[in-house]
Amino acid sequence: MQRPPANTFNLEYLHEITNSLDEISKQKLKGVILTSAIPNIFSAGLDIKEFYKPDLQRLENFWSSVQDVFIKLLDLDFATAAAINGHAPAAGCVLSLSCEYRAMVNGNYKIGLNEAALGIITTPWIQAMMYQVIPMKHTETALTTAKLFDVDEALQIGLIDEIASNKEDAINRCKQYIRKFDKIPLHARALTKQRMRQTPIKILREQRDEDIRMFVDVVMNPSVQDNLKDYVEKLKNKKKK
Ligand SMILES: CCCCCCCC/C=C\CC(=O)SCCNC(=O)CCNC(=O)[C@H](O)C(C)(C)COP(=O)(O)OP(=O)(O)OC[C@H]1O[C@@H](n2cnc3c(N)ncnc32)[C@H](O)[C@@H]1OP(=O)(O)O
Repeated sequence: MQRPPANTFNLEYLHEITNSLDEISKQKLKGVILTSAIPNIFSAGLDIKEFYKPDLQRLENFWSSVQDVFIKLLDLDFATAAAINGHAPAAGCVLSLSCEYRAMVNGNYKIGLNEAALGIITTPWIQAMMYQVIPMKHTETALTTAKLFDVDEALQIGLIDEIASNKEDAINRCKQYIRKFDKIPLHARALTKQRMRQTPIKILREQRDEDIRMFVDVVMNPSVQDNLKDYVEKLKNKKKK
């Protein structure tokens, strides 16, 4: 990913990712590794500008595009791994959760789902993605407290699989993970993976419209817009301090 300054997902970037995923799906790949070209930030999640004082039509398209990306990512036949070379809050964490394996670079980085701190809530398919990786009880506490884990905590709880010393090491660990499947028939591997992930995939496929409606309702709520205003101000003022 290379969308400075923080690899946030806006509508156009989501379209680019969808097109890339469509393109690579046609190729006979062994696996894909997601990482960031931006030092210290894997992804800062959704671009808050998309849902602060939004245009309604664009907001609906935006959420529909988020759904497209995750349906495709969760469903990929080949192995997926994330070399998390920096902060991965919110949708940055969700992106890593869509992969089968996560190696995170050691450093003063945070990963987790902090949506509640912004006054928004996670959708059932995002919740399912998390509780398929870490236990349900930890998921509930993490989501309700908007917990961002440091690297050691993330390993301890199972949110990441390994700690890497740097980006290259993280990518190598991802490659090693992908090589595990060299002798496994692709079809059997893919079907097993898709069955294991059927909860979020099913919710995404069967409740798309309802999910968009809920997202729009939540985001357009005046108190959520107030929270977002404060959050955007806080992000802006960080630099001035
Ligand atoms: C039914 C249910 C409906 C609701 C469902 C909702 C489910 C939503 C799922 C996901 C939601 C999200 O992803 S919301 C986004 C949440 N993201 C965050 O809270 C992260 C915010 N960013 C940070 O904490 C930090 O930027 C960082 C820790 C990631 C990096 O810190 P650092 O100090 O290295 O960098 P800066 O803070 O100076 O940031 C650089 C630059 O990027 C801009 N920025 C950062 N994050 C965002 C963002 N998410 N959106 C837009 N812009 C962002 C930041 O303002 C700086 O910009 P400038 O250089 O112009 O100042």
